[in-house]
Amino acid sequence: IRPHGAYEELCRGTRGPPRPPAPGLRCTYHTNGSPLLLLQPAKRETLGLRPFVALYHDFVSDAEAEAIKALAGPRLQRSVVASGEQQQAVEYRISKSAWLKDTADPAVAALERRIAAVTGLDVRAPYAEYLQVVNYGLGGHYEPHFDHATSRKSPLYRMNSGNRIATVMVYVSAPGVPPARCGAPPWGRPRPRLCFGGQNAALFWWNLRRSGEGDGATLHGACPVLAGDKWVANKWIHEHGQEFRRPCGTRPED
Ligand SMILES: O=C(O)CCC(=O)C(=O)O
Ligand SMILES: [Fe+2]
Repeated sequence: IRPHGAYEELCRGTRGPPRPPAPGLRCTYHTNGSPLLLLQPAKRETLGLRPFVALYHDFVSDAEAEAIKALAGPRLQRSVVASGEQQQAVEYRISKSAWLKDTADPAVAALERRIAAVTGLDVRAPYAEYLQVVNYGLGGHYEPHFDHATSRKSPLYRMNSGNRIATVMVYVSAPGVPPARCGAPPWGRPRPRLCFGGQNAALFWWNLRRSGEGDGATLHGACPVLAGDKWVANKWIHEHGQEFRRPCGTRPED
């Protein structure tokens, strides 16, 4: 068992959210210069600036969420993680997952178009992985980890498109998880909500700094499911293809 004091306290609700309120954190309608978002801008809440973390509210419709679960359901297999040069099942990630191509269904294609629009990134293969749909049953969890590779030997590099520069994680559903079970209400909010996200929202963050170095502040995990089950969908975007969309920088802190 690897000790993770902060993770366990956050999951138990005995520790508040990691970030205090800060100037520059706000809710805005975000079109990102994209025609796709002109008539229906994304509802973006910035949760952090260093590293940049944003939550897009109402990112998928209920119908899209249901379609994604229905497509993934029959394809679910025990989730694995990169370990050395291999992929293997580990006790610190208990869930099942399935990979969906954008050709699997119009709902997947629509979701990918929206991800491309809000992030401004190229999410076509091989610049991003297929959509990974994850299902956690009772007790399912994912202990603190990085999404990016921390070793050059990682199987993540087999796509030959670099490391995972960013993550978009859609909260497809987390029914039966009362907010109280997810810890204290976050800062600055009159109403309680699910720990991070909430049904149909999407969380975005950069895993890598502009220098290409992994950002240690992106350590994150999924608390054990206490009631019902939980579904998320991950879109991992790689470095290649983003050279002009997120140019690299020379300051190590960026
Ligand atoms: O399910 C979650 O809330 C987090 C999932 C995650 O971090 C991952 O799949 O890499
Ligand atoms: Fe993750």
